[in-house]
Order: sequence, then structure tokens, then C-alpha cells
Amino acid sequence: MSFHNDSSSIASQRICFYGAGSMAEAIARGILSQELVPSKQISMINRSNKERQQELHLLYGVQTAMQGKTNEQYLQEADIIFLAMKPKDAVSALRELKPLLRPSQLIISVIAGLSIVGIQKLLGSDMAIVRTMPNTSSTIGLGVTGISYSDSVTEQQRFMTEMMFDSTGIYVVIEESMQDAITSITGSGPAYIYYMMEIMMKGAQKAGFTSEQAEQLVTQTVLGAATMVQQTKEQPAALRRKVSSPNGTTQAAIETMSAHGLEGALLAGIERCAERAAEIGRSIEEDI
Ligand SMILES: NC(=O)C1=CN([C@@H]2O[C@H](COP(=O)(O)OP(=O)(O)OC[C@H]3O[C@@H](n4cnc5c(N)ncnc54)[C@H](O)[C@@H]3O)[C@@H](O)[C@H]2O)C=CC1
Ligand SMILES: O=C(O)[C@@H]1CCC=N1
Repeated sequence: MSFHNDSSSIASQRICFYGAGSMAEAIARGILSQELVPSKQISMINRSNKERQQELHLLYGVQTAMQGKTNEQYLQEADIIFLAMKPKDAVSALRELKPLLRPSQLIISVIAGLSIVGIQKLLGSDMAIVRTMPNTSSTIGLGVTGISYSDSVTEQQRFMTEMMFDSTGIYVVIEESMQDAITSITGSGPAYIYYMMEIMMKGAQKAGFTSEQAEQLVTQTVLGAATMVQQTKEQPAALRRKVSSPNGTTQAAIETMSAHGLEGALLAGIERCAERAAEIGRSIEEDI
């Protein structure tokens, strides 16, 4: 196995995922699939779940507390630390992290709502902080990540951050003020599509298809539609017009969905999502 190796190379970095849940796993998979860093340089730590640690070690060859070192040692020796616990666990986890840190370490948070200033209050104002909002499609290299940097992040640290998120899909560097907005589109967005798929599958079953058939039909329809937008570069509205014959079946369906308030429901949901991200951020701030 060969690893990328240039002057600003990431290949020698030790990366610790503090919080070994689904988001940490998705990003680690991307990094490993692009061979950016050897698996033995990646550690994934959680509080106590030994089965999860064993699973991650067996699946990816990453280090956990079951491979000899303590969580504290992995955090201390890491060059890059991903903060990947739930927002409710963040304040206590970051308080435990603070005494272990060195100023040269890069901190990358994926925690919804938690601001760069909030992280700096908890970890020290001199730390280099990256706030990100990835999504779970990173698991298969089709993720979207919004990235915002604190002033203290160096050029090389930016380069390494972007290499890592590039390995999980696409990324966009955004003002931190846009983080809640991107959460409402791409962070939570996969769930909106899954929700729609669940409903379409219910419809398919109601119409007489088996659950297996419903899943296959709906999945291919969604995959085909997203790929059409991507490959033809046509606007969704233009593609929709091509599906909709005048006074035909699609028009009847869309008019009915619209009359039932689908557009308003989706837009209200997106706004509420961003609002919730801000609320989560404020409630973390109150605990700091
Ligand atoms: N799941 C998603 O689609 C996305 C999640 N996020 C953010 O990612 C973060 C993690 O989310 P998930 O991976 O879904 O959660 P998860 O519940 O799957 O994983 C969280 C992990 O953190 C560990 N943990 C909690 N406190 C800890 C501590 N003090 N020390 C060590 N480990 C600790 C837990 O044991 C668990 O393994 C959240 O803050 C969420 O806002 C961001 C983008 C998308
Ligand atoms: O639901 C959540 O809070 C997280 C953040 C974005 C996606 N999942």
C-alpha cells in the first residue's frame, strides 16, 4: 500500500476521533479509502462501548482503547483531533480534553450548533479550530461538508482538512454564519430524502407491490433522478417539466401534493432545522 507523500503531506499525521459514532466512522472510511493515512495512525475512542471499539478495529484496522493505549494517550499524541460526540456530551468531553492538548494540534469539530468561539472557550483561544458540517453520505464517498476555519488554522492545516473532506465527497468552505443553514440543507438533508423514500415506498406497497419491489423501484427512481440532474446539468424544474405531460399523471400528482402543502412543509422544515441548530448551539453556550 502506498501513501501520498509531499511536503504538506497528511500521511504522517496521527488522527484521533473523539466520539466513535456514525459520523466519525463515515469520515474515517473516506480517509482510509483514499489511503490518506495508514489505519494504525487513526484512533477512535468512545466512553465505554467495547463491542463498538472491537468492531471498528476489525473493520478498519484503527486503534482503540482495546489496542493497548488509553483514550488520553491517543488524544495527547494525535496531530488532528475530530470532535465527534453528540452536542449534549460536548461540554464535559471538551473539559476533559483541555488539559491534554498541545497548541500545535488541529481540532476539527463535526458537532451541530457548537461555534468556534464556544470551542475556543472550552479548549483555549490559541487552538486551531475547524468547524464542519458533514453528512452521512460521506460513508460512501458521496458526502457534502461545509467547512469554516478559525483564524489560527494554518495553510497546511487547511490543506490537510480539505484533503480529508475531499476523500469523503465534496466540500465547500463557508463563513461560520452559514453553518446552521448548511446543516438544514446538506447535514440533515439525507433524512429528508429518506423520509420521502419511506413515503413513496408506502405508496408502492399500498398499490400492491411487495416491500422488496417497493424498495427497489423507489431507490432506482431517486438514484436516477439525482443522477439526471448531475449528468444532464439541467435544472430540476426543467427535468420535472419533461416528466409532466400536459394534463397527465405527473401534473395531477404534483398539483395534489402542492395543494396538500408539500412545498410549504419542506421549506418550513428546512427553516426549523437551521433554527434548531442555533438553539443547540445556544444551549451548549449556556453550559460553558
Ligand atoms: N449523524 C449525522 O448525520 C451527522 C452528525 N453530525 C454531528 O456529529 C456528532 C456525532 O453524531 P453521530 O455520529 O450521529 O453520533 P453517535 O451517537 O453515533 O456517536 C457519538 C459518539 O460519541 C461518543 N462519546 C460521547 N461522549 C464521549 C466522551 N466523553 N468521550 C468519548 N466518547 C464520547 C459516544 O460513545 C458515541 O460513540 C454530533 O455532534 C452531530 O451533531 C454532523 C453531521 C451529520
Ligand atoms: O440531527 C442532527 O442533529 C445531526 C446534525 C445534522 C445531521 N444530524
